[in-house]
Amino acid sequence: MTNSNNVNLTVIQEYVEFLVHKQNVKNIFVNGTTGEGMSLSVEERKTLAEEWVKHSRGKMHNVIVHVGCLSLEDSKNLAAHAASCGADAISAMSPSFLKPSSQDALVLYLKEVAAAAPSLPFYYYHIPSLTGVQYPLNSLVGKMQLHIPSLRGVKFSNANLMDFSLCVHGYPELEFFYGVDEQLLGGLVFGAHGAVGSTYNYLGFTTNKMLEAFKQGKLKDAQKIQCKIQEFMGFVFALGWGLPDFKNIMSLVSGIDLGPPRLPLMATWKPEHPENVKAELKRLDLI
Ligand SMILES: CC(=O)N[C@H](C=O)[C@@H](O)[C@H](O)[C@H](O)CO
Ligand SMILES: CC(=O)C(=O)O
Repeated sequence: MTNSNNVNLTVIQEYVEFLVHKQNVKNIFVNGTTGEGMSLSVEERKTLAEEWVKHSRGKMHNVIVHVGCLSLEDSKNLAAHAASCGADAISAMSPSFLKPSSQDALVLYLKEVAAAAPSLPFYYYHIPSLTGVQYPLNSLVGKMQLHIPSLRGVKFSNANLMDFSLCVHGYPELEFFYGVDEQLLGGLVFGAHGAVGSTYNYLGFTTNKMLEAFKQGKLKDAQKIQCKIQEFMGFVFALGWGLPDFKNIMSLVSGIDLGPPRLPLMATWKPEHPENVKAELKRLDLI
């Protein structure tokens, strides 16, 4: 965002460079939670999708565009647009104000969204803490699979590792990306195929080291790294911080001014916080 609260397209190119070269992050999930997708207009979301696709070309592997909205028509419109602008995949969460009447109703809804971009892989975005839609994923996935031919997997942002494990092992042909960054290692143990989360914007490099350690069977090393990340998140949570303040951390670490969040979110940083955050990141050897 700019300081006058418009989407700031001018920093995207620099941000792609930062993610690829400094964080070793080569896939991006656009217009999701961290990007405040639900607080943007449909037009703004389309422009962002286009810009991320343009600037990521040849640099990133995948641009996944989140197209979930409260309105089915808006979601279909965004899905078709994502396909036309060259995105690699789409994702949608459940509507969260008038919530689905049943699992079947949710599947019918998602089926229409996915069908608006039938050539693109579709990932369901499971984030019950924000949508309030709590269906156990392992039963929902079975239903989605019957009705959504382009279903390729799920971004699973929930701490319930039993549900996660039942999905990974129940549907081996699908991909499950874990979305609770502070316990990603738990997700990996249960077979996560990847991770999507807010902290990879500034802890991507460190998290990639954990992924590598896990891959090599060095569990103790992986635990050490995860624990450092947890210590940092514990510091952040103790301050009562959430998304608006995470954005400040992203700006601080990247050196790119990502701006304030859009209302109704507001950051709570005080003048001493940038130095405190930097000191904590340094103490934990995270920057
Ligand atoms: C609720 C929420 O925002 N979840 C994010 C991903 O989906 C995570 O990346 C968290 O921001 C992160 O794990 C910190 O709690
Ligand atoms: C955090 C995350 O994965 C998102 O921004 O949707």
